Amino acid sequence: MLRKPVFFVGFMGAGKTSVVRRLARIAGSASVDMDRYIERRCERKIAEIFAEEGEAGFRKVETEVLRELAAAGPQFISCGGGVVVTPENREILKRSGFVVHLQITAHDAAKRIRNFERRPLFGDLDNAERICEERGPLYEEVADYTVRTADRSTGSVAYELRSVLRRKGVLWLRKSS
Ligand SMILES: Nc1ncnc2c1ncn2[C@@H]1O[C@H](COP(=O)(O)OP(=O)(O)OP(=O)(O)O)[C@@H](O)[C@H]1O
Ligand SMILES: O=C(O)C1=C[C@@H](O)[C@@H](O)[C@H](O)C1
Ligand SMILES: [Mg+2]
Repeated sequence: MLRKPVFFVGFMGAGKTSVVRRLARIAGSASVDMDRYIERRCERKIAEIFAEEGEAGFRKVETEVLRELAAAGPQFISCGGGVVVTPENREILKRSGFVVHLQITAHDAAKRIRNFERRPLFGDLDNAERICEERGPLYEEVADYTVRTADRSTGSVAYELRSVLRRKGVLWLRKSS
């Protein structure tokens, strides 16, 4: 059982969506992916929201959704890669739960990402490296725990986090699990 919301932040391709899906399964808790939630709410793909309303329009919905999810009770929440760029979002993250930073370099992320549709800001590698560097301190500002995910499987990161969250009293498990 989760005691509070656990938010996952980190650069595009760090593995937030994949790790949260796995962790939710092995910890027996609910999970939600902010990007998918936004797409359902707006009945449009992320790329369409960016094309029609610009980054500012997307960030506005992102903050509304984060506020809503932060108040929705304990679950695992994979955030969009840029959630930390909005100061209000950083405050919500810091006060509402436990925050895990999945860390990766732009170079390693580029090797993994297949679907660039959902990530219109990734751009070319130089651009991604610049954004990744700018955001590094913001991810660290909100993080309660950081894990590097390059050269690791989703499962190994998920099992490490399950034990970290137990140790920190954020996750309670029945003895058999
Ligand atoms: N540990 C891993 N090793 C190799 N590939 C991985 C790993 N974790 C995720 N991937 C792959 O990398 C891609 C990006 O992963 P994922 O969508 O989970 O990242 P994300 O952090 O949610 O990105 P975004 O912020 O853009 O939503 C996916 O194709 C996924 O299958
Ligand atoms: O890093 C970012 O700014 C983004 C990452 C994706 O998860 C999406 O939330 C969107 O493409 C913006
Ligand atoms: Mg994701």
